[in-house]
Amino acid sequence: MSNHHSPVDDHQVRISDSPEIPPAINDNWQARRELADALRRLNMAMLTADAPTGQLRAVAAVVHTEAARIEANERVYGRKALSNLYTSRQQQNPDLLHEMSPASGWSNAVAPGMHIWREGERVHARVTPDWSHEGPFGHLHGGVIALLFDHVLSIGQRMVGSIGHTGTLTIRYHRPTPINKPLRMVADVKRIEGRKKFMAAELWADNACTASCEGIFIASRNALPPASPEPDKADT
Ligand SMILES: CCCCCCCCCCCCCCCC(=O)SCCNC(=O)CCNC(=O)[C@H](O)C(C)(C)COP(=O)(O)OP(=O)(O)OC[C@H]1O[C@@H](n2cnc3c(N)ncnc32)[C@H](O)[C@@H]1OP(=O)(O)O
Repeated sequence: MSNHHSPVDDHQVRISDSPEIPPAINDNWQARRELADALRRLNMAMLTADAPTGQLRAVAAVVHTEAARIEANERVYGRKALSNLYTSRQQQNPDLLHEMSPASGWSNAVAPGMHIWREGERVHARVTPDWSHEGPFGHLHGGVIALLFDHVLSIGQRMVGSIGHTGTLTIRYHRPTPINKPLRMVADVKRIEGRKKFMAAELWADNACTASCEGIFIASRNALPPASPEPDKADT
């Protein structure tokens, strides 16, 4: 059995207690969210517009030029490196997971813009996937559903201590999930056995549960015991 994982460094992962997305911590991160929104809009336009070939090539050239402008800055790869950079500059760290995650990142254009918050012993999430997430005609891709479940369950672990790796996800797709309308998710911890957390979640559209998921998450051998105090209060 391997023990190749570095000590769990999830102390900065917080679960919001508000259903509202918090404002960006500063103007730079606000601008990142705005750029991510613009990129999502561009992607949606490209996927849904019967645009002429020349127009598409012209826009691609402009986007490449603008990307090169941003690439010319100092590059920092990954949340950990970015966090270290802010720390070395004695700057405030944004909530990097929720800004950059591929599932919930407000500043990550590939993320469907999910928000997760805690109410009591459950975590809730809200997300509105769109045409860029289409699987079956007019419905949500099953792999995107798996991403949403993995993320909401991963964050939900924080209610009872550290975040562990996803070991197993078991998803039942009850009926097709619509796109372009707000979806709701709810997740909770069913039980803990040693390093394993058994979690469950549901995905709802209107009044129908379209998919449900059970997940087993394995804490690192170096993780804090599950009975550790309220994480967001103890660690932040
Ligand atoms: C994430 C980490 C922290 C980082 C904090 C950073 C910030 C937080 C960001 C969060 C952001 C979101 C993150 C999304 C969550 C991912 O997406 S994680 C990425 C997807 N998952 C992976 O890549 C995991 C790949 N697999 C592995 O690394 C290893 O197999 C595992 C799962 C860590 C287990 O390895 P291990 O610790 O050596 O486990 P091992 O000692 O063999 O077994 C321990 C127990 O677990 C059971 N078990 C082992 N594997 C499995 C399995 N796959 N299924 C069920 N049970 C299993 C064993 O049977 C055993 O049970 P008991 O005998 O104790 O009853």
